[in-house]
Amino acid sequence: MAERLRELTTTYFKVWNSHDQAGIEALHSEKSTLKDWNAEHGPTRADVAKGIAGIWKDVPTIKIEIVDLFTSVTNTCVASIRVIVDAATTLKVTDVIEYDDAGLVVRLDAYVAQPKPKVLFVLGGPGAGKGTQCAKIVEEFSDWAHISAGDCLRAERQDPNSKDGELIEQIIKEGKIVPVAITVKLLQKAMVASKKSCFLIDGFPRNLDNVTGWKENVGELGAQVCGVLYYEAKEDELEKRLLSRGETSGRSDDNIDSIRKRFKTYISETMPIIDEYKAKNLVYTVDGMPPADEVWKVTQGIVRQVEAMPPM
Ligand SMILES: Nc1ncnc2c1ncn2[C@@H]1O[C@H](COP(=O)(O)OP(=O)(O)OP(=O)(O)O)[C@@H](O)[C@H]1O
Ligand SMILES: Nc1ccn([C@H]2C[C@H](O)[C@@H](COP(=O)(O)O)O2)c(=O)n1
Repeated sequence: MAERLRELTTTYFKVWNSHDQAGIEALHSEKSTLKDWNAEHGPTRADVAKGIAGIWKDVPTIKIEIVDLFTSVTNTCVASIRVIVDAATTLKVTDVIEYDDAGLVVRLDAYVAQPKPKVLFVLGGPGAGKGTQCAKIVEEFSDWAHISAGDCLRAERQDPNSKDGELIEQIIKEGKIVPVAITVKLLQKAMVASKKSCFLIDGFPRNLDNVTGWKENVGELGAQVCGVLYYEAKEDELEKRLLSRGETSGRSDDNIDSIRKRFKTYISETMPIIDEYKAKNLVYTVDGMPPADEVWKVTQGIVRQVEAMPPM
């Protein structure tokens, strides 16, 4: 049975690649359906063949390569295939093909694998310029969204209906880190709302709890973490920047007491996380001390590098 299903499926894609409408019709049962991510065809084999011929007409270069075939004791074959649309576009697709006893296709459902969103975590001491550089990135690179964990938490704190508002306020003033169960939900909501394919997750993961929460809620299936964009700068410079920002920011943690507490938390909880990523060779270190426009020159190059990484 398994061998027969493999042969039938191999023949099916051979005919498919010859763009032969009558040939493909002959391989379907009189009552037959085809469903892909764009359209549904059926209930007859003539409808299905017409639908497939429409694809060939729209994309004359289209071809299919079999990656793997999976069979069981049933009449169904699962085909992992590559749909080569043109020189620039290849789709990873899974076809579930059900045959009748005569070996004709009665149902074919095709599922396309969406590439995972790319993520760059953005870390650095408080005031290192993470927000400033992220704003420049999204201005220059249209696929990217800037999602700041701190901004998400501040927005949640402002929401009078939030049950977490008071806790967030207390923790932020103390320069501590909010439990990840709160933060990761806000990040995921913002990612979905942005409709972008690449994300700068700014100010995250800031401690071990953040790392664990990301793995449990987003994980390797939910995103391709391409690395950590890390802005390095000296504490006395950062203190100056934050005090200056505090004159206009209205942030309840841009005062000398909160700033010092934030530094402590940064050294004790965030630095070890950065070191872990460094050990995995996943950190892009940027000198954050020069003027913002100079820092930007380095930042741009890194984003280009990440954009060029093959999607997974
Ligand atoms: N390279 C730079 N040189 C001097 N000042 C800078 C530089 N980059 C940013 N700043 C200024 O420093 C302050 C902090 O910058 P920014 O808000 O981007 O830091 P951040 O890392 O996002 O801070 P936080 O973690 O506290 O949110 C801002 O007032 C910003 O204008
Ligand atoms: N992962 C995070 C990010 C931020 N916070 C809290 C604590 C920070 O001091 C504050 C401000 O963040 P920033 O805007 O400076 O990145 O928000 C957190 O608890 N967890």
